[in-house]
Amino acid sequence: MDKSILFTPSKIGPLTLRNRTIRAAAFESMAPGNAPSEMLYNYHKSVAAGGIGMTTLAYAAVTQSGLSFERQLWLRPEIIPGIRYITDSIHKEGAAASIQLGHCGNMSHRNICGCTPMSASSGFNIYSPTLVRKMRQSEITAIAKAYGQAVKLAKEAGMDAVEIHAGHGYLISQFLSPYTNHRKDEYGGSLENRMRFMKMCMEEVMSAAGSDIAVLVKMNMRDGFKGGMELDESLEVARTLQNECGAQALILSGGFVSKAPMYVMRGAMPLKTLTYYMPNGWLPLGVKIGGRFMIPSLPFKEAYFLEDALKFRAALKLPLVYVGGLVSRDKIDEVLNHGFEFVSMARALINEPGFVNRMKEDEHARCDCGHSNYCIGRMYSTEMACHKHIQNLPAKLIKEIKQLEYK
Ligand SMILES: Cc1cc2nc3c(=O)[nH]c(=O)nc-3n(C[C@H](O)[C@H](O)[C@H](O)COP(=O)(O)O)c2cc1C
Repeated sequence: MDKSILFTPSKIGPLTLRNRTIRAAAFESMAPGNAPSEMLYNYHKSVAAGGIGMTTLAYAAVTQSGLSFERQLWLRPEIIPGIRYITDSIHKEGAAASIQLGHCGNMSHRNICGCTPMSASSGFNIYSPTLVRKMRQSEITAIAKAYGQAVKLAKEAGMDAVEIHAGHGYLISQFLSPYTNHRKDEYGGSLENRMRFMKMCMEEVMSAAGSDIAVLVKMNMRDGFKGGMELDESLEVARTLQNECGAQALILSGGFVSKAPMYVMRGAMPLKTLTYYMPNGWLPLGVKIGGRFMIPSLPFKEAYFLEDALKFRAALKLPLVYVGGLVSRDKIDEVLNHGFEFVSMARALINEPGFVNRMKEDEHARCDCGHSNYCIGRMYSTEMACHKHIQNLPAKLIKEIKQLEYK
């Protein structure tokens, strides 16, 4: 067997991580008023103390119009001291700190972002549900600049890295995907045109980053449905990010929240959990009736993105971060032996914030996440948590978890 590199340091741009592990951006729902909280502080401190190389504060919107949920960060000057408090505590534990920056485009709602959601093209997003309007040239330029502004704020907040969200059907991905981009101008049509907005954002990001902060990009290998981005185009996007945009690492993911949400995480959406935590109204009823059709399940297996990710490894030189279905040290070592520089985990670290330290002690450590996806079902309305940490769960939710767990 190859010698494990898991606990060896490695670099992303100007940054050296103490080991090969990254806590994936996974929406904590711990930012009431779109500002950091004690809960957010405690969670990331616990992951840092648990041995992670770098922890990522999940999705922070670069403008108010880019917010997709209440309780989500909106990066603006008045919250920088609060974020600084979190980065300082992460550093004290010996880990690095990153923040995911994005704009959700068509995945918002007037109640959340205070405007009609906008995207590459106009339309209707049934998942919000909301009417969506096409972005004007001036808005495209302004949002690209907002990415640069957000990177400057992330630096002020003491972040070691930023992660640009270019996947999962968020705004950059809405421009990239032929499913959501029907523009007839220089931002639509050919792949070159569909990449234009991403390149504009990256230009602002890299100029704001300078040589002080590392820049990672999370992107889709496939959108996960017919008519979306496939490997051939995504490989071209990855090459462009590497060769023209200056990205220092890519995180290889997939899926489209408004069309193929479970492609990102696999397994089933726990619909009883989802409706249980939703506020009363017509939405839970809609989910009960249509949820099974709108959010189809996909089987889970360990390292479910590995086959696709290997094609990117073969085509690219820059550091690559593998994400998707890692729960055991054995699989993590296998992924690293394939030439990925880093591994990233979300659910394993929701289940067990100290999983990285445990892997140090036990070469065959495996976390106890059963992928019932309870953590996903509840995050829409209350703070992220694994069911294993919740006391007195109602019997119907316990039953659903048992039905959906894959082992
Ligand atoms: C509760 C939860 C919230 C998530 N929120 C985000 C997010 O804000 N941004 C993002 O890029 N991915 C998000 N994801 C996806 C994860 O980053 C990751 O790509 C996915 O869960 C697969 O990794 P895993 O198998 O280690 O969980 C989320 C996942 C979970 C479980």
